[in-house]
Amino acid sequence: MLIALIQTTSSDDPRENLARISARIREAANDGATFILTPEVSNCVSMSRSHQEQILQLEADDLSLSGYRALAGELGVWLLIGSLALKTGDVDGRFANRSFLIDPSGEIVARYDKIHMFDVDVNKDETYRESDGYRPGAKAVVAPTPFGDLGLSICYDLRFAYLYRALAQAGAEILTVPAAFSPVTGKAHWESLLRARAIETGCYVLAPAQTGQHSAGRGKERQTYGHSLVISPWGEVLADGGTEERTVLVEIDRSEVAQARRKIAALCHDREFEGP
Ligand SMILES: O=C(O)CNC(=O)[C@H](CS)NC(=O)CCC(=O)C(=O)O
Repeated sequence: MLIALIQTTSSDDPRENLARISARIREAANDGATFILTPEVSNCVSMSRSHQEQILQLEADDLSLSGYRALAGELGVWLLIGSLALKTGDVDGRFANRSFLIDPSGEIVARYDKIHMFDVDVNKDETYRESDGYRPGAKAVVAPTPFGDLGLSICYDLRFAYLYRALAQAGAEILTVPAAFSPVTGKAHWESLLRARAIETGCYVLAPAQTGQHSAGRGKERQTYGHSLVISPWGEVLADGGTEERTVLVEIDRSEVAQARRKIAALCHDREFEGP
């Protein structure tokens, strides 16, 4: 089957992002893709909490979500909306960073809230405190599809191998890692970590990424690394989106998962052991 990763530069305007990404989804469907994935925070890359307060919606009212559901139904494709930033009922007023799997009839068949928060000082100019704005999730999610069971994750989750092992042990054959990676850590770690997750689990890894210079509003700039990647269950890079906005089209084949796991059955070789 043909899949498509939409690599894009989202702004802090959800309407504009919905229009841009929807146009690209239509093109990808036209080209024959039947599973189309978008990056983390597809609806809004913003550095401003007050802007997010103004513009983000609850899931039930969100225009991006209803737009993508209608589009999936119209085009008859599967969509993984890497994530939407959404309002929640969190006591601290924090948002959710939530992935949605939408089926070809437009139904939401899975949702996943990012578990690991990017609270990191990359260097003295580049610091992130994701948990100030977002409420972390606490539930791992595997969703069945006709083309394989999907294990959902988002961005910084990538650094926590135990999550992916748990997803694979629960039956995942395809791991999704939508991202808005930082350029510095992306250059150092992105490809290695994605390949490692594929090799460790014998899963396809699909990683649609935000890229480039985001006009994140209020005079603040945000840059992301790009390089949307598709990794085979054997750990090969099947496609690399580079740094421009583009759509990455790749054929994937579920039988490759079984084949990789036949060669190295590490997923069946876990052992119980005493802690150090
Ligand atoms: O901020 C938002 O609106 C949405 N969230 C993100 O973009 C998050 C937190 S800043 N980005 C990451 O997790 C990058 C991880 C990364 O770069 C690494 O692990 O090295």
